[in-house]
Amino acid sequence: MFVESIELNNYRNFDSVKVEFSPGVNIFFGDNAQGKTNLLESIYVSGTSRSHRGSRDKELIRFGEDEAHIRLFFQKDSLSHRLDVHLKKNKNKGIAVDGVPVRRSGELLGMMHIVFFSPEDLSIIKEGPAGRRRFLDMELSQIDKGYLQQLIAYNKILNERNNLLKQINLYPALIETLDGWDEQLLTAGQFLIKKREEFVQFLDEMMARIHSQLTGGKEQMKVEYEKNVSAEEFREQLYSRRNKDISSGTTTAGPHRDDLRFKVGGIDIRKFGSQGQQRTAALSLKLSEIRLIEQVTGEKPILLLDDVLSELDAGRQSWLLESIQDIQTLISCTGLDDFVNSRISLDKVFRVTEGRVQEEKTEGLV
Ligand SMILES: Nc1ncnc2c1ncn2[C@@H]1O[C@H](COP(=O)(O)OP(=O)(O)OP(=O)(O)O)[C@@H](O)[C@H]1O
Repeated sequence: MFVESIELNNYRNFDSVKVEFSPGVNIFFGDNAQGKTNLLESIYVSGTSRSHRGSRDKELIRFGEDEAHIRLFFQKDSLSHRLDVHLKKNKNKGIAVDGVPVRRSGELLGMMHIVFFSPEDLSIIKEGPAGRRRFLDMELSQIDKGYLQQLIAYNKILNERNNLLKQINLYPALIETLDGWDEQLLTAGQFLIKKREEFVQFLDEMMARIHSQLTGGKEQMKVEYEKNVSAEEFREQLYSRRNKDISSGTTTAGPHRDDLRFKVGGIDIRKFGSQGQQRTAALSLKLSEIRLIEQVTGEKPILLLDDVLSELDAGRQSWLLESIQDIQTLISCTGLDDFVNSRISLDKVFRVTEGRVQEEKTEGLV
């Protein structure tokens, strides 16, 4: 699959712009704060209905305007599709695929598969568990629609349960209503745990292979699902921790406290890995993400590399560029120096300046 073109109107710092992409490698270069990330973000928003930066819809609309439009054409199974996103300042966004409105934005997931790679992703191994859980959730949501539904349900029930726990402290009779919430939390939670278990097994196999190639066979990577509680023990844990949960006003057992453990040669590199090891592992994780999506969905995802090349040393850079030659890639960078010694072909090169995107001739550029 690949993105054919995008048109933006009043999106971030773009007034009106149209870009036609190559199905291969597309480079967007320019100084800082010109709109490169904004452009990649608009593609991510089209495919997932949300910003990779977690921005709210109204922040995506150009300052001083009330609405923004994105129109994107993508090709899947040799058929071209049109995706329209209409962002409104004070109302929910409207989305349509081939002119047919999509009622819930979750329905969009699975239509396009996108992997976004930004410099922050390079810290995923060393930082807190929330980022690793987000990775799990985003991945599983892209490849399994049922997962997203259960995830939304779980988070909603968890929120309600936590509110109720706090109220029980004030009105103890409310404890009678807790069983109902617990049963719902168990159903959704057990589903998430089982799906995560299966996914991490897949991820472990894929990442072991990619990481070994990336380190020339020097490092053996293992990914483990560090679950807070197993699906089988969730019920017992939820009930046995009830008093503790009531006094703290929060739910202490469940997949909302899960994590992923990354080991090299048996050592937990989240805590004991070198910076270089942690970054290489983050790179293997992203490359595994691409291949997992491909394996599970049969579709090659679109890769958005936002300013990430300058963060990698020459060896890792060329490894990354060479291993993504079969998929459509959109790369943002400040200059073209990083490509001088690389063997990849730059199919289209665009200069981004103050919200304008200008295609440049590729001959003689690098
Ligand atoms: N809603 C908005 N309306 C208008 N301009 C906006 C809006 N949101 C962000 N901007 C502007 O977009 C610019 C940032 O663009 P972007 O993040 O795409 O930069 P970039 O080209 O990727 O630069 P860098 O290399 O620094 O990452 C900033 O000047 C910012 O003020």
